[in-house]
Amino acid sequence: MSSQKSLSDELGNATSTELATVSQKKLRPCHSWVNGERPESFKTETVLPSENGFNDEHKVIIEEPVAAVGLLEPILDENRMCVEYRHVSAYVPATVAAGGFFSGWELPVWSAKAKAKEKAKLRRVLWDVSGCCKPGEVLALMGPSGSGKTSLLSIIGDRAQSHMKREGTIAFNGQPSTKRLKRNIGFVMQDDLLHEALTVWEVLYYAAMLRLPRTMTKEQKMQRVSTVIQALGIEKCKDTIIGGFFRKGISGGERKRVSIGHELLINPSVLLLDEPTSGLDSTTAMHCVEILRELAAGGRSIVTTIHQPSSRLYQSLDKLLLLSQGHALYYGRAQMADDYFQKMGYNLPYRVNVADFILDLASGDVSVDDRDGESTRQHLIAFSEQYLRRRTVDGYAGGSAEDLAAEQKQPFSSGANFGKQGLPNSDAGLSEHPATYNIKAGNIDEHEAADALPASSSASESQGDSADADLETGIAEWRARGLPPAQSKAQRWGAPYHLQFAILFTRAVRVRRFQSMSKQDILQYVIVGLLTGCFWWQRGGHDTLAASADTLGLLFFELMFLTFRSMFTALFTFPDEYKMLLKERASGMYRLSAFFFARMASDLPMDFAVPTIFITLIYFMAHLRYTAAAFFSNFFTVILLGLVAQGFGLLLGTLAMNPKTAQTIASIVVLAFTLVGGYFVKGIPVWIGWIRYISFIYYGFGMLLHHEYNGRTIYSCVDASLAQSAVAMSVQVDSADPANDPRCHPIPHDQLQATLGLQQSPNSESWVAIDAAVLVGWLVFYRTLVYICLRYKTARR
Ligand SMILES: Nc1ncnc2c1ncn2[C@@H]1O[C@H](COP(=O)(O)OP(=O)(O)OP(=O)(O)O)[C@@H](O)[C@H]1O
Repeated sequence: MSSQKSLSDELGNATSTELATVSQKKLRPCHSWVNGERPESFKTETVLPSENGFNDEHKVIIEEPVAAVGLLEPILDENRMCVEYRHVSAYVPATVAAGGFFSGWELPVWSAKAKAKEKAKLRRVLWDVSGCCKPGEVLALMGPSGSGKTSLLSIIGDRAQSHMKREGTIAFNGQPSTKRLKRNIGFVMQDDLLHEALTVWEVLYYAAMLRLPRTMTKEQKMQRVSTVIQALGIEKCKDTIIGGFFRKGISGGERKRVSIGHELLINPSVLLLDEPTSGLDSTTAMHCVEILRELAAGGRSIVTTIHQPSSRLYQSLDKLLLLSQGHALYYGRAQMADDYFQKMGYNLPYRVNVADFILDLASGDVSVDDRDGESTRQHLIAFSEQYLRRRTVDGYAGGSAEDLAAEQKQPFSSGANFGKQGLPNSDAGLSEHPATYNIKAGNIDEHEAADALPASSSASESQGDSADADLETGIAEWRARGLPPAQSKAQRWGAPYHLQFAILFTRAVRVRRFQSMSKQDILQYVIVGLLTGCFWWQRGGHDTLAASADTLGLLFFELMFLTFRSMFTALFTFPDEYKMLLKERASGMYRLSAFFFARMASDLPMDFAVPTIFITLIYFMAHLRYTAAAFFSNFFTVILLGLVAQGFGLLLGTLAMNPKTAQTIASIVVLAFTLVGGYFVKGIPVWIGWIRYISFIYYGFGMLLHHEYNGRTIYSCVDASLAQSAVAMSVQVDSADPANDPRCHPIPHDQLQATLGLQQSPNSESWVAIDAAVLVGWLVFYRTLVYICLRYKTARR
């Protein structure tokens, strides 16, 4: 405390810009946890440069208490991991925007010509970037917007989108990433993907139940949740919902901390964070970085992107990779960056924050003498790439300007390992790196991984880089360790299958606590049901042909309303949840099938309960056939059809993964299905009439007709005075008691279909059995296809 006070006293007279030029050196060793001792506090030595008017020797020590995050146990020595990214290049489509009509579906390219065409369309966004992050280090990726920070981070975490082509090597203790390893890597995304309707506690609780190993008891898992909540200082909002655009919940900073907590639950050895400080005020951002430093001190390797750090935040960074349009402009200790650029002739201007200065350099905004900003940037890239290629472990390590220049000019002996130079304006096609291992899109299977980069990767890399061996410190030791011991296959997933299902089911129900069974939904069904009941008031009870014509309309409307509603609601299900699904699948939280069945099951109460209100209302108000068998048959038919339509909606939504596209397709298809469903068009031309057989509405309508009219006697009632001048149907009159009305005569059962103009016979038992079987078939078929699509779409990440 006293030291903090002295700092403010000392700096009390300095301007904010002067404060910004303060440089700090950390006294705290990175590996303080390695010795098994948790430090009580961090000490930071601050040196004020002479330009500020202070004495050169003037030093201030800031002592900060260790954050509560120290409650998380340090990473066991055997589980620590050194993350290496070597010669990483990335390419994205240059012209076509990501996504499309059916996003995520790509046809394989076989012909050489097509491949060449594909390459030509790519834009290079990362240029042969190398570096590493050892346990205990926080590596910050900095650079102007669009410089490739997120791309590099997502490649390291194996989360890059499938259409991003990648090259290079990502190694953890010298080994490639595997699915198992990925489960132990924490990845905090730029947009905090959290369930908006869940509270902070619920988000972390469900994640803990799914992600933590089954060897832990439920109490231990809940204890971990409490620890993380406490460690991140979010106790006061633990019962507040996350919230979103329409429903305000926790603040942005708290949201970010929940996202970090979500990953901290598994106590990861490697933590990757995309802009954890963006949108936070400088004090909260500083606190966030302090937490990261503390986590690193527990033996974790932490890589984080930082957008525009304040001067104070910059001073607290350990290691820095500065990117400029995908090129490494600087790599090394953050506090030595200004020294590096100074040696190259770019002095930090007086009263300018180092972070701002180097970002200006990376943006091409610093002109020196006759060199404009862009030429400066190109010059720096050319120099840095040549220099940094031999310093891929610790980066810039100081030295005189002459040493730097001499080293940069040295011919690079292990060229085989580097392929193209990666200098500015090199061609944007896919370069070949003979000795590098190509990162595959998607996961590397554990067995494949063993073949892909066993001894060969790390060994050949080290061999290739032998010229640099003396420049690399401590890396061989990490490579020699290999991956942490494997868990048994049964323990691959945190929770066993049935628990995954149960947890996901409960979560899915809670996630929709503000949507499903909402008052508006119920109100909508009740109002439409009441209106319908009024319009068709008691019409179904009349056994006349005239009333039956109306009843047919009611049955069709009943079916259409619920079908449309189920289908259009389902269109949004997976597109809305897709990102979350990808994120959670990438972390290996659960099996896809457990998610799928839980999601389907969680819909069932909604699928049954609300339509029940509607069906019951219209059934009795309109006086449809008053027998228990007819009522329940009608009820289950409509529910079954709703489920089929829902499956169809899910399928379209999953195929397109874009509700707008899915809606457009759904409207066209359902319109066609409706028209041929058996009510509107009777005499469809044969050449297009087959469509009715793929219309689930046709089968559903057939079943409803059967339940309503099977075995029932319908009377044709004709007023004799009108019959001579008009066609039969138009002169049908209603009768309250057609059986005893002389104007009415019964229609033979075998003529009912023709008389009512139906496409299926309501009295045929075989028809209804076929209809039911076909609907069940569609139900299974659509859902199976949905599952396959989901599997395909989530496996490609
Ligand atoms: N999946 C993708 N499809 C198309 N272009 C992409 C894709 N991912 C990245 N890019 C492009 O790659 C470049 C680097 O993007 P990236 O998101 O990595 O930058 P960044 O440094 O993280 O930017 P910011 O700080 O604004 O988040 C950008 O020009 C971006 O348009």
